[in-house]
Amino acid sequence: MASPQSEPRGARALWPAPVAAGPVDATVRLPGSKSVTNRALLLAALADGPSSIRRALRSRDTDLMAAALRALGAELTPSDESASSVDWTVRPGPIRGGVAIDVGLAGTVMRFVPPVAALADEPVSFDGDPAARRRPMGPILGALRALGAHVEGDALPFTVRGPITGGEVVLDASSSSQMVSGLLLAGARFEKGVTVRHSGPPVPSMPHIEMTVHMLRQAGVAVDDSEADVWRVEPGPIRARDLTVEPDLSNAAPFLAAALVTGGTVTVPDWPERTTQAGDRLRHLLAEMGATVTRVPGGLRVSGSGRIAGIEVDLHDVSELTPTIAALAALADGPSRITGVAHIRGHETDRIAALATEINRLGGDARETEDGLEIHPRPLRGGVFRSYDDHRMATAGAVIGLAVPGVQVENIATTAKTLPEFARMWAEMLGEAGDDPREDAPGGAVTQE
Ligand SMILES: O=C(O)C1=C[C@@H](OP(=O)(O)O)[C@@H](O)[C@H](O)C1
Ligand SMILES: C=C(OP(=O)(O)O)C(=O)O
Repeated sequence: MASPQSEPRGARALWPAPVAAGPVDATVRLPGSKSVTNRALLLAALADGPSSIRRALRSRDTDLMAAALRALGAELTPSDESASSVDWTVRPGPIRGGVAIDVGLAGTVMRFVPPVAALADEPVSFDGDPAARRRPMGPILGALRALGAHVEGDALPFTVRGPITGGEVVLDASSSSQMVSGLLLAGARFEKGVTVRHSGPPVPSMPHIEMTVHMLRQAGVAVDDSEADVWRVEPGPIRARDLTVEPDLSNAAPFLAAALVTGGTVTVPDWPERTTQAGDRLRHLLAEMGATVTRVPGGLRVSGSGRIAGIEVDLHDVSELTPTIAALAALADGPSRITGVAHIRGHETDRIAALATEINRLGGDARETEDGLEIHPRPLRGGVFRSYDDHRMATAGAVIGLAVPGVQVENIATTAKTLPEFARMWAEMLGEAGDDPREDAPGGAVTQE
């Protein structure tokens, strides 16, 4: 993976977004969830024995997590591996410091790994991409300090040194649910466990905290979440596991959106019956925007009618879906209003500003509000769609490009953050690169129907 200081060659390259020649009709098999993979790797590195993590996502964010855990003393061995999927065996080791960790632009690495580093006696230094230095870190670093760790810095770059004792802490997690998840994930290994109390405006992305609690319980950790905005993790062992990672439902978003934009059909196999993934909300969101959404044996099928309805929606809980929903809104036949996502100004980029700027650059009418966007559909024209090194901005540009000739997405390679095979899979969905013979391959695969 590229180091943050050296930008990959061709990073500013423009990718001509393919226009759909007709309705898409494809089955899109997505690699594993970023959020599940990075939690599973971290819990395995802290567990009481070796774990197997199957069908884990292989991407920049998960490679960074794997590298961080190795640096801290765990042994991670890949077995079966394809471009975007891997089976890991993880053997925990004593957590050691004296190392430097690159978080890239990964929220899950910058917020989940420092509490693990606080178990080490030697200092661990953290840094990342230039854009990562702008992402909020203060609340979790303050919490680590209050729980006994030595922390220098309030944002990237910073240094953490243990040993941490744990106990009770109050923090404001309104800038990111990851502030809470990070403390809970390592909390069972703190001498006193951890009680996290949130105080401030509502915590966003709650399904992601539910995912954390669910995965901790699956690993035998006692978690009490019975009181709103308070989470208690008892100290104790984290059980080693054999776990298969669900497909990434947030990465399904642009592919399913293509069904709406083209009036076609996209099926995603292995859509879980029950899940804590935020992307599961797509079933309702896309239906509200005019799609027919059906569960088919083992999967989810979304069909578009050729028209997209505008939407009024609060995306506070599922904010990572905002770029795709905004792209659809720009192509809809009525106005849309997205609310509840003020905190995505602190995601990979200020997503509210970026979406408004890029939609308007193509001739659209998108207005920033304090906590979201108002989008009035207008005929769009081709032009450059800047991605700001943000994978979901890049895929939003691809969605618009399906219907608008001449859209050029800057740095499509940034999709490697969570889906390195995006451009190939997109072309295959559109029938541009032929059928993929590896339908059963563990990574991303697309079959034309
Ligand atoms: O815990 C996680 O895996 C995530 C939590 C959310 O972060 P925020 O709470 O900062 O939105 C989400 O947007 C991000 O993509 C992944
Ligand atoms: C917000 C996101 O990522 P991160 O895990 O870096 O916060 C995202 O993937 O949309």
